[in-house]
Amino acid sequence: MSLEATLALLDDGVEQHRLRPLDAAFARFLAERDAQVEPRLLVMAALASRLLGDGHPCLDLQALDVLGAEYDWPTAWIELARGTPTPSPLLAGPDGLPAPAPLVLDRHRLYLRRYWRYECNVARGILTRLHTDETPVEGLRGELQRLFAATPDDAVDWPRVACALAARGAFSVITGGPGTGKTTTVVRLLGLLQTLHLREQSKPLRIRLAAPTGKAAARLNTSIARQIAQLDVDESVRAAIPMEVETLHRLLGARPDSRHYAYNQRHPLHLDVLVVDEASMIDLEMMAAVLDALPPRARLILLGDKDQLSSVEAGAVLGDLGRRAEQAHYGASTAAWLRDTSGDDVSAFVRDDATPLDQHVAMLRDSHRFDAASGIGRLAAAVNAGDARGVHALLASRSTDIAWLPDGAADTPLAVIATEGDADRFASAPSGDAPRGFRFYLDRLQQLRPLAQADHAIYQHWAHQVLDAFNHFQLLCAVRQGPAGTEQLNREIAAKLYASGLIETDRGWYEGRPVMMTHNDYSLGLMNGDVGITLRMPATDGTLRLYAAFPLTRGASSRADEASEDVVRCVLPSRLGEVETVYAMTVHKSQGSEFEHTALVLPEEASPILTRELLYTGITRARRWLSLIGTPASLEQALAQRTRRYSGLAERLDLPP
Ligand SMILES: Nc1ncnc2c1ncn2[C@@H]1O[C@H](COP(=O)(O)OP(=O)(O)OP(=O)(O)O)[C@@H](O)[C@H]1O
Repeated sequence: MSLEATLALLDDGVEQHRLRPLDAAFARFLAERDAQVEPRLLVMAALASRLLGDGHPCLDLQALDVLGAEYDWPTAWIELARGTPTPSPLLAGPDGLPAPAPLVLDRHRLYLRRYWRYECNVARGILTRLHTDETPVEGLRGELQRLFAATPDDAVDWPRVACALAARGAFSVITGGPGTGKTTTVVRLLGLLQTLHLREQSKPLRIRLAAPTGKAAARLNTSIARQIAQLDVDESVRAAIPMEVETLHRLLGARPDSRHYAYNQRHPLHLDVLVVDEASMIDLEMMAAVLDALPPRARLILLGDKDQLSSVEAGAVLGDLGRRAEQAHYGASTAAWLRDTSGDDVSAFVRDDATPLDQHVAMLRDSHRFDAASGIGRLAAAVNAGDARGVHALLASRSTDIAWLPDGAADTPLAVIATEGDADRFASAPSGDAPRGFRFYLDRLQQLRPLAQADHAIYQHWAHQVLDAFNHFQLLCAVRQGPAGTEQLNREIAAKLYASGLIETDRGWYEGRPVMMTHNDYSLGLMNGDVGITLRMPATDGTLRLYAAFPLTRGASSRADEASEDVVRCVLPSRLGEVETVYAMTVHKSQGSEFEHTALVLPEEASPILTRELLYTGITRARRWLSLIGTPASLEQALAQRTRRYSGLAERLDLPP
């Protein structure tokens, strides 16, 4: 097939919405660079570009048929893309040569060069740390005994195992579902590392804490502060554990309109230990930047839930790293070391095919947030296991923390849930405490409103209280479009709140309007996904004006016009640019947040977005009450459909296929 015919075929693909205009344009760009290029390579490149749009860092040529079926690619494309491409100046080999070639074929994976480089750098950064000398840490055993209560001989205390393994190596992954004690464990670990270090050295370890988003950083900030206060260590040690959690962007010194960071290999971060929470949200590019900026001897500790949705951008780093966490795959020597050091018997988790990475991964298994009776906890576990029968049994039984509305979004009293919380649908708990809807924060907004002449600090406090109250409830959707999508539900809910007299209008900017940033604005210090509430606050001349009030994260950038005790950042709507109303948000955007009451709405029509990971992530955003709005068919679909990201990272880290 001629080049022109191939490009025309790809253009057809754009018209049929199988490719994005960008994908066909990329193929055309390649054809312009090399008139001799094989049609095969052009098709492969367009497909790799298309997959990148869905978060796959590469096109796995061994998976062409599976991908073709999944994406409904024409047979002609698959046939054209089959086989090994012949050498071309546009195509580098696994050594990356020739250097400027925009495509790289590494084993059976075709990459756009940038993503190949990220993947190689991430693998190299991790492998180097896996093979850093694991010096036996003096005193580790004694500290573990002091920090963790004794357990029966054959019991495994997973937080203790995680702590021991993370203290031993320069790289570790601590994964676990919601409330399994990741934060508690890492605070103990930091106490332990700092205690041991201060015994030998006069200067404490330089520890930094970070999270991918402002919301996740703020949440960790709160829980870290609580945990440090409870930690049983010397005051000097306690004082040497940081309480401030930064966003990764801020930690790395992000620059506006640039992919480059102030901290990198040439200007590494000044730290000895870096802890990153909500690591499931870190994409390949960000992970490469983190590893690039880490000094060679610094420890990296990743915390997160491997079963959550992967990052929106390319890669599934935590998913790849934690792929074997369930079975642990410890080697005999790790098991012997643990028995000796932490006293834990992990012999049931020893496997012959143990890899170096496996020895650095620990999974926490017991949720302290959800007890054995908790419907949400059991539902999350059943969803994770793909246990459809268990899911239906749980949903069919009346529960204090789950309400199921099986009729789907179309004819459910969604507006009632959103406004009032719909407590009657839950079996009442002994405490009498009940789920609430949006009326809660809108009532608080009015009831707690300061007097017009009140000073700045009182307005700040009020805005903070309203934001807190807003966080009680969130409506989550799998999709943006359609009757169960965020766009329509946001309109419907605003109309309902207006009809109920809770907001003054449902158009434009109005008091009470919750908004979400849809881009990073470095000058405002606001990041994509940050949520604020529109409030009447005093301007510098004392008049009340509408501002969007965003919670201030310690560790986010501060501005000259803000007092150091400010807890809220107020921005004039005219300065904000693009934002979305956010009564309803997508599950993707809700990662890193939790709400007392979450209502999760599933679409009735089949969607590739509706997966098990999405359902699990949505359910686990609920701390105490979950309203699940979805038909049995949509639940079945979500349970049966897995997200899979094609990537070469696991293989580069020597994990078996
Ligand atoms: N071993 C334990 N025994 C009893 N309670 C615990 C234990 N570990 C943690 N907790 C409690 O369980 C709750 C959740 O712990 P933590 O915040 O450490 O979990 P997490 O995995 O970080 O949660 P999240 O899903 O919110 O990130 C906290 O209230 C904590 O005090």
